[in-house]
Amino acid sequence: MTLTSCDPRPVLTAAEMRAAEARVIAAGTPALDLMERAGAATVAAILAFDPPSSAVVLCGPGNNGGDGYVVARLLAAAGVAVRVATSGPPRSDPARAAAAAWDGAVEYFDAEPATLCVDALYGTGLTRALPAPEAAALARLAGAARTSVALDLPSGAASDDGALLGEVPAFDLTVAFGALKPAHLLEPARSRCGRIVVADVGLGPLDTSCTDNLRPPLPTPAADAHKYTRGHVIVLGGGVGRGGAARLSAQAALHLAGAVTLGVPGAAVIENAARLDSPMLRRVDDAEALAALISAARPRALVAGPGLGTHARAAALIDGSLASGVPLVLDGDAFTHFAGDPGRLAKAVRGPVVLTPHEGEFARLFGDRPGNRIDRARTAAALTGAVVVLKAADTVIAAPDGRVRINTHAAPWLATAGSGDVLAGIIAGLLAGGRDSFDAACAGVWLHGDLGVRGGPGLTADAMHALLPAALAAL
Ligand SMILES: NC(=O)C1=CN([C@@H]2O[C@H](COP(=O)(O)OP(=O)(O)OC[C@H]3O[C@@H](n4cnc5c(N)ncnc54)[C@H](OP(=O)(O)O)[C@@H]3O)[C@@H](O)[C@H]2O)[C@@H](O)CC1
Ligand SMILES: Nc1ncnc2c1ncn2[C@@H]1O[C@H](COP(=O)(O)OP(=O)(O)O)[C@@H](O)[C@H]1O
Ligand SMILES: [K+]
Repeated sequence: MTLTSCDPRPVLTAAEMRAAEARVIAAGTPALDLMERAGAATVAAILAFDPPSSAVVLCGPGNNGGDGYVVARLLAAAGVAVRVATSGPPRSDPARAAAAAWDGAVEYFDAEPATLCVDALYGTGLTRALPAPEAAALARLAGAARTSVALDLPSGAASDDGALLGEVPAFDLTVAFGALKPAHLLEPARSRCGRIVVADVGLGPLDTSCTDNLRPPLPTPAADAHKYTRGHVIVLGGGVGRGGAARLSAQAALHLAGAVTLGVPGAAVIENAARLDSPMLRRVDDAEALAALISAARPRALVAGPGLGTHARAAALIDGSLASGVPLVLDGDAFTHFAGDPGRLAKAVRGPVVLTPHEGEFARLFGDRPGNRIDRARTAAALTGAVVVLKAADTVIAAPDGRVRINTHAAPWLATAGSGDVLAGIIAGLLAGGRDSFDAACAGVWLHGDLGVRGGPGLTADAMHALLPAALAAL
């Protein structure tokens, strides 16, 4: 059975996978049964994907290799001409049992290619780069095959952080056993997986604190909504000639909120008035002006950072935004304001706050942190009490309570100047609509990714907000 894409799919580390496996084994399921289920699910996935006439299965020394022997036996039973290649005998008991049930020949890594190449060398137990002859054989046989399939993980991909411990071929299909691992969602490993099928091997309920990021439900206004019940967003903009980023945020927010006000310094009012229609414009020169605007407009979300600058006004507005307790998205220049001092930011957090740094901004704010992108985003969220959106091709969203979502619904066309400002506006618009900060961040990242998928080649940040109505209508 495979999980449908409508369910949030748990993402487990290698240690968590081993613990889940140990629990079901302790409860009476033999390890060999799990291996048989993994093998049967793989063969079903292969036959649905591209039925082969011949196959070569590369089996490693551990349980991933054991899965490979099961796949070899079941493919042969389905009428495929199967050969197994290995560098040595299996080393675990279930893998030995699986190998014993394979009654065909076992070759070495100089095996001839086949239509299908199955990589059962290493899975979650990989601890170092593959020996050179194994890596070369895998590259040769996967490269020569019409279809290449990885069992659990492409061999050479580090399960917990998606790093590649050497050259790893790009597979057509990866069958993940029991649950997704970070390597299925984090680059660069994710791009080596091809299509990913999650096979249920009967591990029972799994920890769901980390999952993939799902398509959000459509935020529909109530029938009797008016613009202020839909929520008002205030975006704080910078000085003359620096207003583009804040305008991008404001325009994006307006597709989700009922009203948006852009607050700019006096000198930038004329520039912005000439560039804006539906967003409202107010002069906001200092913290007092911001406090007055907040008390008059009663916004349900603020955006501070995009194009805000790094001078005294910017600092006062960032501090004033945090002090207000209004749900807040901090981006861009806000990270310079707190550079190297996340503790000061943590003390200033009063209400729901979403931080949207890319890797460079993350390092500026939090310094060098150990761990993979999931660990670092989680630590940063716990440290600051804010939701952290660590932006990249594989954006990670972390809540202070430890929940994490990994977003893969995106496209590289999003790597364009101003794209992050659009994201900040989308998240603010969703906050204004009443979502909590983690939900707003997750939904915003998904929607923003959808703009990249829809916009495709040549997408610019200016063009993104206009794609939002179609993206919303398709939810
Ligand atoms: N969890 C579940 O629910 C289920 C899990 N299942 C399967 O189990 C897999 C995990 O199995 P696993 O723990 O035996 O690890 P695996 O990846 O086969 O390799 C470990 C062996 O390789 C060795 N080794 C490592 N790196 C190496 C290198 N570079 N070069 C050479 N050797 C290297 C290592 O030896 P050592 O590091 O001690 O020298 C050890 O002997 C998992 O991915 C999935 O396929 C399914 O059967 C059913 C349900
Ligand atoms: N290769 C990529 N694939 C998918 N999304 C990407 C890729 N590169 C960047 N993005 C997304 O584009 C946005 C870029 O934001 P950011 O770096 O802040 O740009 P800017 O500062 O120009 O607005 C982020 O949301 C990021 O996740
Ligand atoms: K593998």
